[in-house]
Amino acid sequence: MSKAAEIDIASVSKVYGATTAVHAISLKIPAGSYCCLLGPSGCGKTSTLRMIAGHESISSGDIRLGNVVVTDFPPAKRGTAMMFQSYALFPHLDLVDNVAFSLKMMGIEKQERRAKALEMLKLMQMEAYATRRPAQLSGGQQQRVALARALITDPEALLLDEPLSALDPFLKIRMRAELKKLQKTLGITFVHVTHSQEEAMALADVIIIMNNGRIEQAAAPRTVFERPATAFVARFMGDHNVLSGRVAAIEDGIVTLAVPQGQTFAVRDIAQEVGKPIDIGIRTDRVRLGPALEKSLGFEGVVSNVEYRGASVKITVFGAGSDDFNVLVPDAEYFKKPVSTGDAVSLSWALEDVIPLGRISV
Ligand SMILES: Nc1ncnc2c1ncn2[C@@H]1O[C@H](COP(=O)(O)OP(=O)(O)OP(=O)(O)O)[C@@H](O)[C@H]1O
Repeated sequence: MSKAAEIDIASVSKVYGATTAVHAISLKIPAGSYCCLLGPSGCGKTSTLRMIAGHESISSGDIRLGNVVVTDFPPAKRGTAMMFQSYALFPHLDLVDNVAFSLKMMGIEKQERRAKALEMLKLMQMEAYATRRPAQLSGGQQQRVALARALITDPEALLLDEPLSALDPFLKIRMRAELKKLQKTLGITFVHVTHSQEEAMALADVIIIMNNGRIEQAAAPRTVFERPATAFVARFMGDHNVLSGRVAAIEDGIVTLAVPQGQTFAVRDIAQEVGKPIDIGIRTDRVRLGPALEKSLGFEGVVSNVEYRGASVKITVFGAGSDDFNVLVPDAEYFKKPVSTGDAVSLSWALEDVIPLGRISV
């Protein structure tokens, strides 16, 4: 099993009656990559996954798997397999028959399909439980069986709809590592829907961030975190502050952003026009407590909350038009000079840590 297919989504929309759930998205998922579709509830990620699987019709556009346009193919003919959030195992069948089910549907004879099912259970380290029924398994074991069942058809792409959401936090992290290992072993394309940015960061080669049926950014986790494309991405990924305003001046390659409260901030390297609205992002771990060398690289505010996190302390500051500007201070540094709610503080950052954020065109 080492075949993997590129998934090419070309201008695909999904319309349910009066609701457009997916707006003409285009995306190429490289063959053999681990791709996470990430976004808040209702952003269209499940609809997108179900259109790839063939469980939902495509309202317009095309989906190609490898060299084959699969837009009008039924699920079983696409070369994809889907693992559902609830695992959807048959309670009255033992694990072998559960895993062998789709081969039975294909008319493969009993001995052959049971042998293949046992092989898949072995791959998932579940062969010792082969004669059990799903109810006699833990959540993590049920998930392994569901994976074995999805993989038995030898798919070119495995589609996973919130596969970890039913597991407790410890098991979630363990199964996350197992999923990643499995994808590397099989070498096939995985497309995994999640609303957890942490899960997407931990697993994906490429993260697709969706909002309101559109793609805000498609990139490697590190790029998404270090260079969020839009204010939505910066906010959704967390650990970023976003300041919004208008371009007040442009001089020597430095743009000055003025927020409505009158404070101005400097940002480098963006093509802009005076008067245009812009957003900038600053990572919470790049902000320092202390006065800025230049006025446009910091502000003065009042501490509104202090949250202990163990290795770091998160300080929330009110000021400069932001009521939730966060600063992440390493614990040792914080406890040398603690601050409390109501204290006046100065914040600062470096010009190179100011990220210009674009807006997606609609
Ligand atoms: N069968 C349907 N009929 C009508 N509207 C639907 C249907 N399925 C989804 N929608 C709507 O389409 C939009 C996108 O839904 P979708 O399930 O794709 O989002 P999602 O990002 O996967 O959300 P969640 O994380 O909550 O599952 C939502 O506004 C939803 O209400």
